[in-house]
Amino acid sequence: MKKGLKIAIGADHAGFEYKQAILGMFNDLTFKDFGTYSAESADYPDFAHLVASGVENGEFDFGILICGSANGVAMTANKHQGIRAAICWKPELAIPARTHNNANIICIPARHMSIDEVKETLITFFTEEFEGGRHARRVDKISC
Ligand SMILES: O=C(CO)[C@H](O)[C@H](O)[C@H](O)COP(=O)(O)O
Repeated sequence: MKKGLKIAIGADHAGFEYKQAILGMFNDLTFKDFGTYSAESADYPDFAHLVASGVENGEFDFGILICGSANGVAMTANKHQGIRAAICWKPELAIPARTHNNANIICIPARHMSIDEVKETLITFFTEEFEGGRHARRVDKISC
């Protein structure tokens, strides 16, 4: 896994516990926690927009967003220009998310993964590199 990456992280109530666990999981990454800060019911767009803005403006290398299904945070983050948010629930999906899609935010469905699966998936995401070539042509066509 690459060291020293700056990561923006956010979650709603469904992802709160896993966010806290992730914050204590990786000594080689630098995190900024955009909330939520308790398990009380919260609205996922509030955190997804903050994380996406931080990645979009270049302050962070990558983002991690967590909600129950990952759909809501991914939909929100992908409204931002320059954001490619990918839902990954196993390492096999994190590989093409990085190598083919150059994803810059990983979206984790907390209610459908164990914390061990989350850890393995994040390690893969932060290890793999964008391959460029034909994939760069396709990624360039995403924006409208
Ligand atoms: O998965 C989500 C959005 O895609 C959210 O995390 C919510 O958990 C989901 O919408 C369920 O909401 P609830 O208030 O926890 O019932």
